[in-house]
Amino acid sequence: MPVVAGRPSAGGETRETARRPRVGHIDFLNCLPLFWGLARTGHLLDFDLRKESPERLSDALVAGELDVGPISVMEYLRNAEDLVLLPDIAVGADGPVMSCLLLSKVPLDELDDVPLACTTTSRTSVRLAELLLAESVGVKPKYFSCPPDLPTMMAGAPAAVVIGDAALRASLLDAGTFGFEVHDLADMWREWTGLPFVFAVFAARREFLEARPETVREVHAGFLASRELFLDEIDEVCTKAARWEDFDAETLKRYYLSALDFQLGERQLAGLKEFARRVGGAEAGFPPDVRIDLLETGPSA
Ligand SMILES: C=C(O[C@@H]1C=C(C(=O)O)C=C[C@H]1O)C(=O)O
Repeated sequence: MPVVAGRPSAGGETRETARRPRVGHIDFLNCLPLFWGLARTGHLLDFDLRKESPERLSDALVAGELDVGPISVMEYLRNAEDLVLLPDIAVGADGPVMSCLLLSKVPLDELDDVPLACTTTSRTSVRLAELLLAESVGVKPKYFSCPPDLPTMMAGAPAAVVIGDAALRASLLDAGTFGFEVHDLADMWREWTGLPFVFAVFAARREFLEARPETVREVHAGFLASRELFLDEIDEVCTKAARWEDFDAETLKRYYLSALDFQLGERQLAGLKEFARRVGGAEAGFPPDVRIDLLETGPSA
């Protein structure tokens, strides 16, 4: 895999280049571990942090309105030429993820040619659902986009793809009321391929890395340190977060420790490449063997 080494900028920093890096933060519970520790380590002061839903952050990174941040994997793959992946950090799962779900009132093999509501917040889970339904189940529903409001989604279709906190609420609180089956997309992928699935990666814009290599390393180190602090203090974080959420502390802890996988190592990269291989092509906007550049973090990282 090609590795991009950030080069120190020649001539030192100008006033223009010394601005804070513009960093994205997904406005879902899934990213809490990566941001919990930023205030404590001081990194929060160094970032111009923008908190939004994943599809808006993906668009902002692609448009150059952000310098570094999480990006939905489909958008990363489409724009891989302009982006460099941060290693060791991602939002994925090696088994059930709990929050990227296909909800269906009928068995999956009855979904051929029927409407299926796809949340507007997702670019990757909706593509994964389409892939699994076409190639593993053998059906082609009529997909349409819909804001992530469960009653609206399920009023217009017998099935829906939902992600994030809305998906947690759907499966943990609403499944009985609406009477749907819950299919976990990461679990289906794992059953089908034997690999973990990566939903979002963290990337830096290539031009920003070239101009500010040390800043990108600091942002990367900040996320890793934040995740460490989160793990050290997980009981406290889950208890505090549960005061404001629909889920109890135990459920949140299970979500963070047993469902979500925040690593991007060899296995996760193999899952990412396998997804690219299966969905890549002219329609996807990237080749199946799309080139993936990973930031080189050096021997001390
Ligand atoms: C695990 C999740 O991963 C996400 C899924 C995404 C997608 O499907 O496009 C994008 C970003 C992540 O928030 C989740 O949202 O629950």
